[in-house]
Amino acid sequence: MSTTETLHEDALAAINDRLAGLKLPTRLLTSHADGAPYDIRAITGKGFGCFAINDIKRGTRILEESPLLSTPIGFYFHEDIKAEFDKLSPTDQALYFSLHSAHGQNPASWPGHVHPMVAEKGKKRILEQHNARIGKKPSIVSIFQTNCMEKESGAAVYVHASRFNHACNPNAGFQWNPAIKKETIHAVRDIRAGEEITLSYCDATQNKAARLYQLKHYGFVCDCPACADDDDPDSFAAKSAARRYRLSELQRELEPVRGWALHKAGTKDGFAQYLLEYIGLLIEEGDYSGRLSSAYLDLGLFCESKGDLKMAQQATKKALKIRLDNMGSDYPDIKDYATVVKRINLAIDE
Ligand SMILES: C[S@@+](CC[C@H](N)C(=O)[O-])C[C@H]1O[C@@H](n2cnc3c(N)ncnc32)[C@H](O)[C@@H]1O
Repeated sequence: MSTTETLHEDALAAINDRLAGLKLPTRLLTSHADGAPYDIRAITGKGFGCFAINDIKRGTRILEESPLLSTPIGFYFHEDIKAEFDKLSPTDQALYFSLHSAHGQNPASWPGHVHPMVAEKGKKRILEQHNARIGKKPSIVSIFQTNCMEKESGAAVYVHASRFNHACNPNAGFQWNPAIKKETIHAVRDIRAGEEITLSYCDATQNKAARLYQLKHYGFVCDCPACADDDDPDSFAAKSAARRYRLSELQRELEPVRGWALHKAGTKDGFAQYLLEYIGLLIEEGDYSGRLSSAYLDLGLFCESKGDLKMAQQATKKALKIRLDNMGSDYPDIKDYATVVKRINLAIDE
């Protein structure tokens, strides 16, 4: 039996003890019984994590879930979360406190002062979050910080979605879907049975030092394949670092002529070649996320504007497929992607 499996038994027993008598719904520990394709296990040094029960194909919706607690304000304070917490039933309050908390961090590893130019409101927020991180016990704020995901203008925590651990090259992606008012998680690569399902908590295109800093408030140092062994030039991490460097260069270069500014793409020499290089690097990195679908869409629209309809068709079909895989068919902008594909197909048929 692996360390993971042994810990699983002990950890489930510990959680059951902690929650005993609360008559909690079994949804916390037996999500796979509800049809979810993963189970929750304890992992040395990571708390709990979610593992695929069977092989999961790219594009599978792993989860869709309503928030346990949400605040409509992105720039939230303790009082905003506390007001929502007070509205929860005792069972849901217990579920909230069963989520992981990254408190108890070493105060010396965080700046002790707030810059005098920071406005009063900002200062208050920084101090609240700082105190939650270095506090001795889990608090409403420390749990929210450790588990929240962006949601329209605000943020929310979830019984299930908040159990997924981080990797800088994740095999799944999360997204708030405003059409169904739920958080969704989709496999962005094929995932093998037994593999941990991971999400990225930070901007994956950043370099390792920036990612380390972003992840610091979660209280861990990432050792995923994109971070570990980067001193070895043959490692995935070293190759990934080079790719991410080039990706960020290309991103800077192309940003002023992409998306809403795509009509200016013709002013950029070699636009299509740069975008193809960008797409190739994302694929090598295994990053089949929204970045890849929007890059294919921009390439398709650019080719359409230049009259290269065959290339436009190939690129926009790929964009639609990747977008569907990441977001699901009920995501609002899927119909916009589908409209572009249809328009190009019709133009080819004429
Ligand atoms: C949103 S929770 C994820 C679920 C959590 N592991 C649990 O037990 O409920 C975030 C916390 O999980 C842990 N974590 C997530 N990803 C990790 C990783 N790659 N390595 C180590 N710890 C990780 C950290 O303690 C982090 O603060």
